Amino acid sequence: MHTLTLPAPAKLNLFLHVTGRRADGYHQLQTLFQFLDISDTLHFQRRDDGQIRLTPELPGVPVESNLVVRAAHLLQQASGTSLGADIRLEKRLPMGGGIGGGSSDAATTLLGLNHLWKTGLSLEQLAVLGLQLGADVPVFVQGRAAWAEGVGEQLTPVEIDEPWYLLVVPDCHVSTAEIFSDERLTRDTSPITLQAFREHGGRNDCLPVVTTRYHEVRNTLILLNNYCEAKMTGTGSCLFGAFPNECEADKVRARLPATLQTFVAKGCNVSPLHIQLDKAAY
Ligand SMILES: C[C@@](CO)(OP(=O)(O)O)[C@H](O)COP(=O)(O)OP(=O)(O)OC[C@H]1O[C@@H](n2ccc(N)nc2=O)[C@H](O)[C@@H]1O
Ligand SMILES: Nc1ncnc2c1ncn2[C@@H]1O[C@H](COP(=O)(O)OP(=O)(O)O)[C@@H](O)[C@H]1O
Repeated sequence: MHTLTLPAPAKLNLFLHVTGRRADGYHQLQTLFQFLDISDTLHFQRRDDGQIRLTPELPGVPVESNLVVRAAHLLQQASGTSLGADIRLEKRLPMGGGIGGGSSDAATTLLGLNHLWKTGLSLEQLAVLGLQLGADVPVFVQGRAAWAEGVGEQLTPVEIDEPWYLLVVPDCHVSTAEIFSDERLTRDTSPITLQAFREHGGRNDCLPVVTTRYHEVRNTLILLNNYCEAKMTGTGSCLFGAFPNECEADKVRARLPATLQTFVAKGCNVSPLHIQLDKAAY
């Protein structure tokens, strides 16, 4: 087996509280991650000469900084393998939208190449490697909807409802670093429990800063709130609402301006990546 095709699914942060700031400037968070059944797709082909080649180049992201290439090099170093890969990335998820496409591409690369190269690292070892690439990579490696603390790496798997979501992509790119460095960000939300979230819900502490800085997000939030309780994922820009079935989500989607990029997707407690990998194992 020398080739493998795998999805890199999106995620939502169903809420996001900023509970503190570490000495190194990173923020302590509480969040609930759930996967979506919309994905990028990665095609891997084994190479025997150790080279990592990625196509196509993403706009604004040089190949060597692409998280796919960085993940592949990290696994080569950690495992000592002499193998390489040709990788083709079919990008479908909007970048910088808070749905974790880059982190998910990195996780899919770690798991995909671990399988193709037979490097035998455990999910735990791959999650530790992934954390070097981004705070969101471990949840994509573990592949279970999770309650997360720390910077997002302390994960507790959860079983939650799996509604349909309407995802709306405002026409702007939000920088995570910019939002976390804004002095107006609330950084002292008291920690809550999963039970408290189930009973009372939670909010996104980044939302006020993002809507102040980006009128596109503010306007899209006002629009979507006409039809559902609109929320923001991560540090934005994507907004979403939950619906009991696909049809209800489609109805609202049909009412939104055709100029807005939208997705209707199912919430998943098990990552589509892990479902696909389990099939590949047989
Ligand atoms: C906040 C979340 C929630 O899922 O948002 P999104 O990026 O998905 O919107 C993530 O944890 C983001 O993770 P990720 O996108 O991997 O962030 P990183 O690349 O690690 O960090 C980008 C920058 O944001 C700041 N940062 C990030 C995470 C964090 N907990 N505290 C921070 O202060 C740091 O300045 C860091 O240099
Ligand atoms: N494979 C990749 N896919 C998307 N973005 C990438 C990738 N590799 C590096 N990046 C960089 O990471 C940034 C954040 O990407 P992404 O994960 O899509 O957004 P977010 O962290 O907001 O969910 C991008 O703007 C881009 O500069």
